[in-house]
Amino acid sequence: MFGAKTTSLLLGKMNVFSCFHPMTRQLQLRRGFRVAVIGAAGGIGQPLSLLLMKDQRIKELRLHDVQNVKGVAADLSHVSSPVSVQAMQGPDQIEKAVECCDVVVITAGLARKPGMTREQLFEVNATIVCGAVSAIAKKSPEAMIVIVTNPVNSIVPMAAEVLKRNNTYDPKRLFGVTTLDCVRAERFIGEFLNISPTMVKIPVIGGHAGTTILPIMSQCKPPMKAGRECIASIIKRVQTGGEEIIQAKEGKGSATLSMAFSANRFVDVLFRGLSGEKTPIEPAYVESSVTDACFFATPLSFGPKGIATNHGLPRLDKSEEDAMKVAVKELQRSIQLGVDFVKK
Ligand SMILES: NC(=O)C1=CN([C@@H]2O[C@H](COP(=O)(O)OP(=O)(O)OC[C@H]3O[C@@H](n4cnc5c(N)ncnc54)[C@H](O)[C@@H]3O)[C@@H](O)[C@H]2O)C=CC1
Ligand SMILES: O=C([O-])CC(=O)C(=O)O
Repeated sequence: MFGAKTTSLLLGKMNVFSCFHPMTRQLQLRRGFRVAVIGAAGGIGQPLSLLLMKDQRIKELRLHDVQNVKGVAADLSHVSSPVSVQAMQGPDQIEKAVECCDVVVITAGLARKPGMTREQLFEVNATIVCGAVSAIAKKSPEAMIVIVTNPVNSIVPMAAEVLKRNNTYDPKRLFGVTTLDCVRAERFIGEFLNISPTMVKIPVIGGHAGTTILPIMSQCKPPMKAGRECIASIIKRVQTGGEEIIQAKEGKGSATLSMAFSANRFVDVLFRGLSGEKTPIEPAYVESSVTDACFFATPLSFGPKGIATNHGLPRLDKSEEDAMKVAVKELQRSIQLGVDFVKK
């Protein structure tokens, strides 16, 4: 339909094209995203980077880690994908890695060993994420910041404080990833109902640790027609999904592949929003006035500036309301931990 020169000119102009322009479907995709993965040589960072290599909306994928990142980037640079991949290693290169990025995904930091709580990772991981977020504030103040590093419940409020101190905080662009809780709920419910997990829609709200993870079973579609005990056991399995994987891995890390799948799903939704497409609804842990916890995950939709709509709380039954009260208390404590870290 077009000559090669015309097509490349059109693709170069994609940022100003309406994504609904009646051209070819290929031209409806906004291209040219710059994405950085911080912690790219790790258990999540590697498979996430591989999944991102398949996304032709990405122009440049920057991989940053404090170790082994050159080999990971070299390996990915043999994949037949048009995405350009670059390795950046060590604290000296973090600013270069995040400079002018559309999206920065932070997976850097320690993972749990058997018997540990997520909160026990806080001191070490807060220091690591603080460094990355300071670099983003300086070099990429418009970027969407996607935090995977645990404990999400405290690390995200901590990151918000760092951004505030740098006068670059925009609550619409800072996300703690809770998609893995949704993915698990869809899978476990799908197994129970004997349907594909892709058919299951279930809001999972709250935070990302234990009883702060609230799968709202009363709003599940299709409806969960099951006894109370059965519903309680699925809720429990979602809340303890992290521990299930840690035990199965016998001391060799926590969830990585399912987390990479989940972070990839979240980044996909962000790209759609950035491109001006109507996005699927996806919860994330964000600044919130929906409850008394000032960070809380609720279903969101996305736009060119990050969060477009916070859909707030789904309808809750009595037991879900009670569980939410417990979660809010726990979240308030975790949020304070994050805020105090920066004050110190
Ligand atoms: N939000 C969620 O649902 C989930 C979060 N996680 C969390 O994600 C984090 C990463 O997990 P894994 O990839 O399994 O750990 P990992 O130990 O395999 O990888 C972490 C990577 O971070 C790198 N790193 C450490 N300090 C760094 C720094 N200052 N700058 C750049 N890179 C640095 C390490 O070299 C390593 O390659 C953990 O905190 C884990 O608890 C894990 C699963 C689910
Ligand atoms: O449990 C962990 O430490 C990792 C994680 O957050 C999860 O798998 O949900």
